[in-house]
Amino acid sequence: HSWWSEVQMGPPDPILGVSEAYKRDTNSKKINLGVGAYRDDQGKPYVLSCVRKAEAQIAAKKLDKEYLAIGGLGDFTKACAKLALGDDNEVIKSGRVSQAFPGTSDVLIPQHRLESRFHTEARDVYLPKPSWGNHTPIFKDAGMQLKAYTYYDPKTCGFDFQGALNDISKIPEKSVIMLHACAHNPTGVDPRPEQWKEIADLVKKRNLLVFFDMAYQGFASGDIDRDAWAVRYFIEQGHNIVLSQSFAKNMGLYGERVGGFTVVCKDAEEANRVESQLKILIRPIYSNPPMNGARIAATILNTPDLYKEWLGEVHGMANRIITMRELLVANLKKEGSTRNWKHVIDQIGMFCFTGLKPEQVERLTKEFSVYMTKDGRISMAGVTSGNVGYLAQGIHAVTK
Ligand SMILES: Cc1ncc(COP(=O)(O)O)c(CN[C@](O)(C(=O)O)[C@@H](O)C(=O)O)c1O
Repeated sequence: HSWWSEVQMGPPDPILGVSEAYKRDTNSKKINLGVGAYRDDQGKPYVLSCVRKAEAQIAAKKLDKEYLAIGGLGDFTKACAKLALGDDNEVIKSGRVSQAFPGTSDVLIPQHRLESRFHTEARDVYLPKPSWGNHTPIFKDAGMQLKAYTYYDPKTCGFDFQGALNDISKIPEKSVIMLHACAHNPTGVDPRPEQWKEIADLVKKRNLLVFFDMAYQGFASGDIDRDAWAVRYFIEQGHNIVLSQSFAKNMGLYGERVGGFTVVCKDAEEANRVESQLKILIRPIYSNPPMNGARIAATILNTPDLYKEWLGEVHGMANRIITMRELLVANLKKEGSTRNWKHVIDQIGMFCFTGLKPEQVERLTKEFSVYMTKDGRISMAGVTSGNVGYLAQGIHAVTK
């Protein structure tokens, strides 16, 4: 007999499964606009030169392979918080942050176990509608209740500010509210600073626990400080936020699983208690984090000339994506499309929420071998000056 005869065949991941389908396609003109992974203008994955230099410096040190502490590599966690919160941030100086770091998606797990085990007042987590697909199973698996607040306006392919305020004003006190710090996934739609200010006021009035997910700092606008503006503003306004950061995109460290996790607490004593419980939560999940990526990120963040080079490279990646947005709209016009594609340029970061319906997505894949997620999200990093014309042909053909 078999132990596993009851096991069902599960569906492919809505995002990572797109890449699998793309790989199987034999059409030489195929384009993968699925997973949010940067490609250069030749469509190739891009390893930053500051990463190669950091790797060489690390290799030369012939370091050991001992376990990292459960909370991670000190040099990295501190630099990670400084990057997010700013160099001279009072919160860090006063020791009010407790930190850990694993690969980002995994960071969310202790985060939610922390909440479900200690933040027992409310078990509801409010995600923007829509949010990153993986947020839902991560929260669910940690035993939290998933709820949503209006975020995206399909009519304008933009931010439904009033809708968001209306919903947030009804969120029960002490619930958790998820905010994407910049480059919202999947819509590419971010609140403007004056809208963030109103959201921060309302969230404070509702006494909500803010969880910021910042997976694209520097990658959205090209400017590290600008992309962290909302996180820093909320902290200035007195929100003791929880923050998860990823270096997958802005340092191109995808497979290295490098991320940071910061809890802003009332004072150093509370931060120590929280950190102690985080370690207890982490130990049975992944025990201690991977060291390679953390060493690379720490070397870049803590070595002035590598840091400077990195700022230039992340700015360059953001710029290439912004150029592709403009090129795509120009080519759609050239194809004779009379639709309003302004949102393709107004949206920011890795993704563009095209507004294509599932059946149009289906046709684009079947007839043009253009791969993207069913919700009409395209990863702009998959667009190159070589394939943007073909992509515009396909999009025009299925939307005219
Ligand atoms: C908002 C957000 N938060 C966290 C992550 C996790 O990033 P990592 O685990 O690599 O540090 C992603 C990546 N999301 C994707 O780019 C995407 O939506 O395509 C892709 O990497 C993914 O894992 O789905 C993200 O978009």
